[in-house]
Amino acid sequence: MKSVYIYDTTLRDGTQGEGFQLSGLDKLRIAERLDAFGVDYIEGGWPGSNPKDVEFFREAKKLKLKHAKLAAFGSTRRANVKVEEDPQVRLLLEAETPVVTIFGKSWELHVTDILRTTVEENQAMIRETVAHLVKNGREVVYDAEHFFDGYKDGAGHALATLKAAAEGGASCLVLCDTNGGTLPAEVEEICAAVRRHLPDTPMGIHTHNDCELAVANAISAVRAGATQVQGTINGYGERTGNCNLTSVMPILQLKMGIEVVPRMEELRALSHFVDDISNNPHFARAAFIGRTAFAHKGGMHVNAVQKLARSYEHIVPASVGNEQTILVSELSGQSNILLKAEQMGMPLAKGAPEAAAILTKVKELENEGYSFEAAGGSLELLIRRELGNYTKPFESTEYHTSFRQYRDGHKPVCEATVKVSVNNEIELTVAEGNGVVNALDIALRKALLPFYPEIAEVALVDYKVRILDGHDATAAKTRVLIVSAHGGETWGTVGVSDNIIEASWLALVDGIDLFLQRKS
Ligand SMILES: CC(=O)SCCNC(=O)CCNC(=O)[C@H](O)C(C)(C)COP(=O)(O)OP(=O)(O)OC[C@H]1O[C@@H](n2cnc3c(N)ncnc32)[C@H](O)[C@@H]1OP(=O)(O)O
Ligand SMILES: CC(=O)C(=O)O
Repeated sequence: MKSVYIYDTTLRDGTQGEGFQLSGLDKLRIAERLDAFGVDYIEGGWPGSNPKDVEFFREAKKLKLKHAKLAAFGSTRRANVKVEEDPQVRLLLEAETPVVTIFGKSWELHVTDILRTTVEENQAMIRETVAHLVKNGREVVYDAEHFFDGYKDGAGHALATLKAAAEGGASCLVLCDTNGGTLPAEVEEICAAVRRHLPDTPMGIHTHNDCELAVANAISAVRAGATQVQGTINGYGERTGNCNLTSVMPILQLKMGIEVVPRMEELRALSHFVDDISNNPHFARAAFIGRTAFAHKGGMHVNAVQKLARSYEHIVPASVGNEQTILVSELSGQSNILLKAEQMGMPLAKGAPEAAAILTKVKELENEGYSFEAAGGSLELLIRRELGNYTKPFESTEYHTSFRQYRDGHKPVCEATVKVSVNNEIELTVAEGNGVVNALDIALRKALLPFYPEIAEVALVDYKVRILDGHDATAAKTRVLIVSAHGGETWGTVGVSDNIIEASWLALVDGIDLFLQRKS
């Protein structure tokens, strides 16, 4: 028997978050993935809410979940309606899930001002709905909405609602910090009081992140005896989101020694899967699984982690499926450069003059506005040049761009002319594109294609522009970051100039140049 169960509500509370939408098929795919990862409960949605959720539960019956139990979510019966006759409750049973989770009102304010009924009727709604679902063979999880606010406003009333759920036969009483305003010490104290009051029914926790404390609050509840933790992958959810399972699970398992899932090393992949399916960008600075969670930038740190990784890493990155990365920037020391050169297959001895020269160049260029953190391709070119491991594949002699806007409904035209020289052979090409940079990109490839047919497969996949502030009346500069791709490989290059087109050109040329260096 586990001491803490993980209850995932990504498919229900997660979808209450702005910008997080899932199709029925998306939900089925995420449910399968969560099951394979090893969570204990998957809350699939609210069958009474919309046709998509009804359809989801119909299709979910075909899922062959190996471990997780599927839960349908809904509310207690309406006031003054017989539970057998409440259409929402009927739909919860028709979902035919082994688990049904219902939420009820713990805060008297909500009983009188939102439900507009009496405290006695509210308790009857809770007790009767739980009992009806239990009678129909369901494991019933009871979510005590606004429990902490309700408890602080009137502990007697809040506890009486929990007692009603326990009397109805709920398998777990989940205390919800619905508005996300409770602090960890309060959570621990109130959870401990609930354990003393109702020691025979397991307690769970459901927290929201309005004070950036959802994970801390869940941990406090576990310390006070909670045995079920509810949350969502990547913290998606209503307003600022829910308790982030990608943080709370490794904290429980790796820090507190509470085994919650069998394959924690798949956590990062799960997090990316959910982002990708919902078409959301990955949060780079996410704890444990973010791209920067083990990215070392400061020269001192890089020096130390090469000697002993745990000197600046709180866990082994691979234990959550992440990895250490070393960034090169103006804050680097020689250790950063040595490591990069080694990763590129050009190892350098500590103290080598080339390492010092590369470092100086990086610092000078960053002072001019370059940034190599996301431009590993341009950094590689710089290192190759300094180490004499570079052959110029082409000379870009000149380029010209133009943009024509018509007022008669004709689509605007962006045009670029590019002249390059390869082995003293001149190639002049012209191309049109969706924008000036697109036209330049097409014209450059067209010019180089006769000499390097392999560049036909290189694609420009991302283009970012940042205006860098000018100092003391100097002109503002533009930094352009480009990401190129070939096969499964991607690389970033950077260009900086007073002129956005020139900055783009520099980054474009570096992108193709690096590809050809690596091929040669
Ligand atoms: C804390 C939480 O996150 S709970 C989950 C919240 N999630 C959602 O609301 C998403 C899904 N919701 C929906 O699709 C819709 O709101 C539905 C289908 C459930 C209900 O839609 P409608 O019947 O049109 O009602 P509407 O949403 O306007 O209002 C909610 C009603 O439920 C009542 N209600 C709220 N909580 C409860 C409860 N625990 N038990 C019984 N009734 C409740 C409210 O009093 C209100 O009824 P009233 O206006 O007659 O007083
Ligand atoms: C039940 C729920 O989602 C909440 O109280 O936040």
